[in-house]
Amino acid sequence: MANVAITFFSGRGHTRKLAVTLARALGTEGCSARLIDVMEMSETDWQAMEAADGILFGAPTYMGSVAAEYKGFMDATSDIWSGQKWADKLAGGFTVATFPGGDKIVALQQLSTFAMQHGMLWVGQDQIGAPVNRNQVGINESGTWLGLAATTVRDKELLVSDGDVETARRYGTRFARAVRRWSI
Ligand SMILES: Cc1cc2nc3c(=O)[nH]c(=O)nc-3n(C[C@H](O)[C@H](O)[C@H](O)COP(=O)(O)O)c2cc1C
Repeated sequence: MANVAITFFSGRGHTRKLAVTLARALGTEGCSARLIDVMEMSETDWQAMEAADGILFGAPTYMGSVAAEYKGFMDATSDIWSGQKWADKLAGGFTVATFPGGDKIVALQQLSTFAMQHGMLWVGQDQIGAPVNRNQVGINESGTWLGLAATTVRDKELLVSDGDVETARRYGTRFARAVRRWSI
C-alpha cells in the first residue's frame, strides 16, 4: 500500500481542515495517510516521512509567506536535504488565506521550491473552475494550479467553503493516483 505523510501547521484550524480532507481522500483511494502536525512532531513522524512514497506540505499564508512555525519545520530538514533522503518522492502543497488572492501563490512557490531542493517531484492542481467550466462552481476558486489554495470563510464551524473542501478532496485523489503510479 502506498503511503503519504501530510505535514502541516495550523493556527486556527483552517489548514488542519484541508489536511484532514486530504487524508480522507487518500484513504478512499487506498493510500495510507499520516497526519503530522509540525508543532508536535515525534521521531516516529520523521521516520514515517523517510518511509513515505509522497509528502504533502501544508501551511497557512501569513504575511505573504508560509507561517513561521512551518518555516521552522522546513529549516529543520537541512540534514535530510544534505543526504537527499527524500529524493524521488512525490510532493504537493496546500495553503489557505483570508483573501482570494492573499499572496497564497508565494507560499506555494516556497513549498514547491523546498520540495525541489529535496529532489522531489511536485504534483500540481488540475481543476479548472467555473469561470471556464460552468459545472465546476466553487472548485479551485483561487484559480491556482501550483498546488491547493483555499480561502477562509467567516463561519467558524465551516472554516473553508464546501467548494474548497471538494477541491481538496480532488487534489488528495489526484495525489493518491500519482503516488500509486509512481510507486510501481
Ligand atoms: C500573522 C498572520 C498573517 C496573515 N497574513 C495573511 C496574508 O498575507 N494574506 C491573507 O490573505 N491572509 C493572511 N492571514 C490570514 C490567514 O491566512 C488565515 O486566517 C488562515 O486561514 C489561517 O489558517 P490557519 O487557521 O490554518 O492558521 C494572516 C493571518 C495571520 C495570523
